Amino acid sequence: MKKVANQMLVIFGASGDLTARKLVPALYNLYKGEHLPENFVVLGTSRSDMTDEEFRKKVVAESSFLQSQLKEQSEDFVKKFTEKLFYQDLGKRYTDSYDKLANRIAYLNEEFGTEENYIFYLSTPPSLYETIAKNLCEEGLTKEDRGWKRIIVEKPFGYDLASAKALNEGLHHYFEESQVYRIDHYLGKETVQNLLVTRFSNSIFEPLWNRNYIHHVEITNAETVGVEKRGGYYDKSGALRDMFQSHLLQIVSLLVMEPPINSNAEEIRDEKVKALKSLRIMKDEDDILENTLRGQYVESTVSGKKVKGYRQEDGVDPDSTTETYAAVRFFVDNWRWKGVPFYVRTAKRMPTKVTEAVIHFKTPHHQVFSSQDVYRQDNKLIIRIQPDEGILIKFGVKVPGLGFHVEQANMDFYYSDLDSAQVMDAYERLLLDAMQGDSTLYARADEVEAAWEFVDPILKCWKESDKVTTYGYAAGTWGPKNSDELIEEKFGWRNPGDLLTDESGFCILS
Ligand SMILES: NC(=O)C1=CN([C@@H]2O[C@H](COP(=O)(O)OP(=O)(O)OC[C@H]3O[C@@H](n4cnc5c(N)ncnc54)[C@H](OP(=O)(O)O)[C@@H]3O)[C@@H](O)[C@H]2O)C=CC1
Ligand SMILES: O=C1O[C@H](COP(=O)(O)O)[C@@H](O)[C@H](O)[C@H]1O
Repeated sequence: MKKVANQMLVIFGASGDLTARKLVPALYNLYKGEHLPENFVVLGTSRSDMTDEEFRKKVVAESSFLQSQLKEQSEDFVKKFTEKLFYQDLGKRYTDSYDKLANRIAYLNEEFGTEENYIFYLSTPPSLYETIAKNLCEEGLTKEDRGWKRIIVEKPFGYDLASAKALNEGLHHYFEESQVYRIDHYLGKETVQNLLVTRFSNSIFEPLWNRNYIHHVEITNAETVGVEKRGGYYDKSGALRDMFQSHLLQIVSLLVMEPPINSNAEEIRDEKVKALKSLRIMKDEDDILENTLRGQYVESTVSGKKVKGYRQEDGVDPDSTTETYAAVRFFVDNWRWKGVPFYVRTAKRMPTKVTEAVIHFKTPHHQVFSSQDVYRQDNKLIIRIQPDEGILIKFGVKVPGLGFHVEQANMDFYYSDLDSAQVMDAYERLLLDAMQGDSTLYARADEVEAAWEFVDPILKCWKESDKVTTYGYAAGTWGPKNSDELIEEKFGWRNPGDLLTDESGFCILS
């Protein structure tokens, strides 16, 4: 493992949800795993007025994980960690002078020996990102003459292509691209990274990874939760911006990309950009109507409990047409993928939480065993991103007995079966990478723009066309009734929960 230099992490928006629920617990785990450098300080900042001690108490109180650690580890251990946390208020606005903040950074740097190595983590509303970068620059906090300076930017990175470009341009006034780390927490997931390893370290998969052998690719991201406390944000965003443009297109790029020449950040990201640029952009309304579907959950009863409809959620416009379900069919215009349809869907309030990518292989050219239900028998490689992280291969086997009846069996790998399986939380991994200056798992400017370029026409059409419908679906179901119309009829979407009862390998033979 690379050595982690002494440094300070300055979090903007430190009084918010993400800091308490994700960032501080991730830092705690890094501390527990002895990954933090000897001299390390976290300085939280936001408009709220708090002392260091109040900030420490707040983040512990708001993190159920840290609460559990108080019992599991000991109060002393948790206290030792929280002693690394400090807080400085920014005054009334993020646009005010940063004198006080700069002085505090200088003081902590001197006191704790962080060698002027600073990471600025922007966890505020995105409208403030550029202002914060500007203020940091004006205070001389972006100069790398003594110690390095990095900036981590939270999602959403832009609202559309134009705003993403403007934000990139804005940040580049104050930071070099090599200093900017655009976070996408899906890239921090072990199984998302494993997509690269599965493809490029196995000679059994890569030769088949193309239009000659793959019939179609399906990606599902389903959540059981609704919009929770983020109705205000979500209603302006919707599923396509919230999940598809970022996390799901990242997964697509890893599935589609050509082999990089090595595992360096720039080599991998160059290939991902090429992959994203090869997605066929939908040009007109007809194309978009035919290849996309949007839905919104409505009130229902799930496991005996009444669940609100989206329009009844706090912060949501009661007449909102914002989608909580988005499905897109598209093609990739390059040598490898020509003609292979990709089906990607994401939704809230589904029957189960699952993210998986399914590679459906073609039916053998010649059917020797005539009785098989050929479509259900096609080989599938199922990459379970979460939960039950692992890989499942479905292949045909002879049913014992007379004749040649074929059924599907499973070859199943679970990460949890590995002795060394200690799956790091995504934020933990990504924070550690940024601390080490490794940007492989962060999105580059051109990567984010290429993703927006694909999504932009869909968003525009969804907003402007009076032919676009938002279909309702009962909370706790697999989406609008017509969602199977998007995917080739004989296949339908693979709804993982259902498969447990009707397609679980040998079980259904009895
Ligand atoms: N929470 C999550 O699970 C996820 C969050 N994100 C992103 O992380 C960032 C932070 O999210 P989250 O912590 O949930 O947000 P919160 O609303 O909980 O916190 C926002 C923070 O920004 C500060 N802030 C400054 N100016 C404003 C303003 N004008 N309006 C509102 N808040 C302001 C707030 O503190 P103060 O008022 O004291 O200045 C607060 O510390 C956002 O960009 C979000 O999209 C991304 C993925 C998941
Ligand atoms: O970025 C986001 O991701 C979460 C889902 O993350 P996961 O790691 O639990 O799959 C989603 O709920 C949220 O709306 C979105 O902003």
